Amino acid sequence: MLGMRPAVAAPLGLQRGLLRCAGGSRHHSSVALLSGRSPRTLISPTASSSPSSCRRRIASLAEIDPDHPEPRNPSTVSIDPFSWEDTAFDQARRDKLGLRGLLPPGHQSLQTQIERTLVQLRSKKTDLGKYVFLSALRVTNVRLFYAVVMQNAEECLPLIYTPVVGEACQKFSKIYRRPEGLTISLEDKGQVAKVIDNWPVPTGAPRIAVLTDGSRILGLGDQGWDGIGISIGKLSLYVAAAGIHPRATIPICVDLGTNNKEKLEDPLYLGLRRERASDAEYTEFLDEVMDALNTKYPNLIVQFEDFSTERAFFFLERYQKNNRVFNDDIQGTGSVVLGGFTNAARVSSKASGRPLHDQKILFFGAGSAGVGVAMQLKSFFTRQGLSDEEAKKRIWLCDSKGLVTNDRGDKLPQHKIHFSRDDNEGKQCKTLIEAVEYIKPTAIIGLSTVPDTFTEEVLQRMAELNKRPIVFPLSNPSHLSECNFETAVKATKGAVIFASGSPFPELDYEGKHLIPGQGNNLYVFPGIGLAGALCKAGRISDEMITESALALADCLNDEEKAEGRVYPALTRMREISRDVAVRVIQMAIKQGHARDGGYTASMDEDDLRNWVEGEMWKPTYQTYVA
Ligand SMILES: NC(=O)C1=CN([C@@H]2O[C@H](COP(=O)(O)OP(=O)(O)OC[C@H]3O[C@@H](n4cnc5c(N)ncnc54)[C@H](OP(=O)(O)O)[C@@H]3O)[C@@H](O)[C@H]2O)C=CC1
Ligand SMILES: CC(=O)C(=O)O
Ligand SMILES: [Mg+2]
Repeated sequence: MLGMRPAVAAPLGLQRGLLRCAGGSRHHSSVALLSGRSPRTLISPTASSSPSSCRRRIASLAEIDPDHPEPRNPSTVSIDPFSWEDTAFDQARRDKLGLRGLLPPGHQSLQTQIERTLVQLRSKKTDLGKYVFLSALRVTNVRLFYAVVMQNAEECLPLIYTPVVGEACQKFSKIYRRPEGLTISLEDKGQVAKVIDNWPVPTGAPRIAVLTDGSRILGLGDQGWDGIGISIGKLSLYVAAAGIHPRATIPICVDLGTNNKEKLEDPLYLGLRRERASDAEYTEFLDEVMDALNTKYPNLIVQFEDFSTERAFFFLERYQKNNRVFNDDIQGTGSVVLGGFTNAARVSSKASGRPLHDQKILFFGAGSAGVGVAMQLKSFFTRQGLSDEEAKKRIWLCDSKGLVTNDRGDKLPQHKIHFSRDDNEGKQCKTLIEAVEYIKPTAIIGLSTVPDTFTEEVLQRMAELNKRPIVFPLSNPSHLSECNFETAVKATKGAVIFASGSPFPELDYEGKHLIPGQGNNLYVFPGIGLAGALCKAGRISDEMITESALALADCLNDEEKAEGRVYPALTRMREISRDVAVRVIQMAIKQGHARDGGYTASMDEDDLRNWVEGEMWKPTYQTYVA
């Protein structure tokens, strides 16, 4: 199994929140470290909150010999949340753990616990309330949390990931309950290695980190330290979708300040209270972070997430060749859109009777995601036999100033130059509808963060131009989507081939049941990371990323095709991540990037698939190890 077996009472509170603990001096170091207080002055969260009773509690705890176990009661039982089974512990294990009498007499299965959890979850009135509830479960009973999420993916993914994680990041300091993840702040400069040493999981164990600087969280802009919620959310998907052991994950926020004035003025804000560092400071600091991570965890895969545009490109290029990194927004999004577009193009081409390569794609948004996707989609055309130059000409970019052209009169940033047009014959399209009229695209892809810009007019025109127009409004979260599913269906009279970044509800339209796609990198990053971790990839190459897209496209089964889907059902997320991982490992072996690929190289695809599946962690009980 990837990672390691969970141990009871390992000092893991820091990672997944065991902060209520009693007994066992091993706990004290992490608790004291976090609270900044002597462990002997810890107050049970359930102790009466009246000042005098608090004082009594402190006084009595302060008298306890640190080498003696502290008093136990049901709310301060010290069990690692990775191993906690709660009412499912049978009597023998209750006795072994000293839990007799501390749990209700009823023994209940994991399944019954899941049902109770769903009742509690559904009783919460707001999505943010549900997010907070699920977060609390994740840090107290890891296995139950993942069992709930995996069995109820369609209900839970939007709560722990987009769209709700967006609101959670905006309010992260306000909803803060206890520390989770690793923060490396500019104040740690020069001693980053020491900070990483504090991560309470042994060297070699962590396999995947998601690292953000919080500077562009979804389409919500600079969230500073509060952006750590996105690292936590993405890693929850690594566990749920790809079976990475929860203890093998590290959510990281590098805090280099924020330019979000509201946060800086908010007394509850928990990040550094300073403006973002300069480019030079950033680079020096990130170099130190990457060095320290590599030294401590030589097999760690680092996924960069939600960096602002220029820095996203800069740091990917800086570390890509010599580190095990990939950028989810540039490369993961590129892959997921290539996968979905490949299936969408087959449908649209069948309807139009035109060859598969006869697609023209208009991007609305030319940032890290837009250009990352455009790079991947170019490979769609070269695979159809077009030259690199011909493939490039199938793609147009629009940004906030209009169509990206060489004669527009502004200095283009580096990442836009490749796709900037020189064949526009002086035509400058300042609006999307003008661009649609001029280009007559078969597909429009929104990665602009600007909601409702795929207007009825744009959508109707797309339907006039194409029997089956491809419309992918991919900005997150939902309220920033360039259009919603219902608008797209009605404006195109049901002809649209649709995928959005965040989920929209299914729809009945003129006697047909229509299912929107979710074109979100969640379909691929778990499989890419799993592959990298399993074969101990020395690097994550562009070809490995492209292979993940092709594997995703191939995951779509006949039933899903018949339902009109371009992405497979998320209820199959484990299967999808497994199949993506298999293909990425095969590519890593082929390219010589798999450092542990010797044994897998001799396996045929079925063996490899079985092996990958066997390596996936599953949230079941009865795994308690004394
Ligand atoms: N579905 C998915 O899996 C993913 C979705 N996303 C989403 O994509 C969005 C963009 O992310 P990212 O590329 O990283 O962000 P960036 O900030 O890098 O890019 C945003 C782009 O949108 C352009 N833009 C802004 N306003 C307008 C406008 N009025 N008209 C046209 N273009 C405009 C910007 O133009 P200019 O360059 O001129 O400033 C820029 O090119 C986010 O909402 C994010 O959540 C991102 C990754 C994955
Ligand atoms: C999905 C994602 O990575 C984003 O919206 O940034
Ligand atoms: Mg992202």
